[in-house]
Amino acid sequence: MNNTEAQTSIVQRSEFGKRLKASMDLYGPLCVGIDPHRKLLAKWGYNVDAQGAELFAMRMLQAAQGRAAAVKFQMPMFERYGSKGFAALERALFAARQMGVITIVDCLRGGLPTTVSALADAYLKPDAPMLADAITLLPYYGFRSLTNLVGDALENGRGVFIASVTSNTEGISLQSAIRQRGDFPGQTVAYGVAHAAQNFNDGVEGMGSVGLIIGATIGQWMKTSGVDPSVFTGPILSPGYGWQGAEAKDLKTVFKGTKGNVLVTVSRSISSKGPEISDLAMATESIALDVRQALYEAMEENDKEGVPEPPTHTDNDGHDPALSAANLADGHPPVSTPSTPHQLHPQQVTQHQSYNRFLISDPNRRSRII
Ligand SMILES: O=C(O)c1cc(=O)[nH]c(=O)n1[C@@H]1O[C@H](COP(=O)(O)O)[C@@H](O)[C@H]1O
Repeated sequence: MNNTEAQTSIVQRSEFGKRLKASMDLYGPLCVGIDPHRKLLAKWGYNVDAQGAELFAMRMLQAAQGRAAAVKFQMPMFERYGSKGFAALERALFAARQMGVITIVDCLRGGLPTTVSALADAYLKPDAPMLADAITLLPYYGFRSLTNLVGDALENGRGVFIASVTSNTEGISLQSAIRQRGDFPGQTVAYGVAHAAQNFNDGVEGMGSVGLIIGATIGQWMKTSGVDPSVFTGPILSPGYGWQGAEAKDLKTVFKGTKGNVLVTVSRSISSKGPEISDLAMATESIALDVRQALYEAMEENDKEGVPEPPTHTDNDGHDPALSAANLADGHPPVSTPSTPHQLHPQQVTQHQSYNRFLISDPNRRSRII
């Protein structure tokens, strides 16, 4: 662990994860994506401009409040309107804070450490103009380029989601590439990202605050990616359900054995039902139920089988990226893997049980989240 990580206390590192987990326990594992597509603005009868995007965002927020654990704003779809777009996003974030809704700004940014650190002033520090609970980041300048920014997020009780295995199939060609040098030689790019993110979550009781992005669409590539979501203890933001083609069965496959830390983000499958708030609310509730059930079954699946399957994939070089995840070149044990594979870490058991209890104790779940 480097200086920045060491300086950030466990309490600070826990804060965003705790808040998000509490919200997921209450409302289920759905994040409503607020993506003001131009086509949708026109369909909803709004002008295709910053004001239209803001009105769209406010409606989506109302539909999400009390029905989903969080919302995610698609920043480029505000940024396209310049300063007016930024102002619209600022107001929408302010409204979300007033409504007590957890916010993620999907800015998907990366860069050199000094440059990217400026994002903390924009989104993460208490007086940030676009204060959000978390932002999304790209690690392709190297994970260490993000370290100071992640430290800033944690010091301020905020979180980040770092792209690991994205929902577009093209992404896997880069993300499954084998690292030639640096921290995890011989491992996939996606694996290195997941491991580095997990370092920030180690030692945190419950769900950590440094999350990953893992697409729900990538079932067939999961082993190639070298990432095992079931041993990751931060939040996992998963796009791809619905509009991009992923279904409940994909959530069950990709997130088999996870312990209540997967947050499925859905945008167009909800917003396409607008503009009436009652229709948006109904779509949100119905999708919330479906993803909750699928993720519950994904957890159950692991209960039946005890452990994630041992990896079997071998790539063209005879290298087994998934297997090598358990034999790290840097000499560390695999991230948060229980010491005996058949036992869950006590904290994982607690997370699992609380999630389980909520689902089981509430047979009439639909009424619970209305
Ligand atoms: O960063 C993201 O949120 C993201 C990562 C990824 O791998 N795939 C992906 O679709 N997303 C975003 O997730 C949202 C998915 O929207 P829908 O496909 O409409 O549900 C969009 O805002 C995407 O930009």
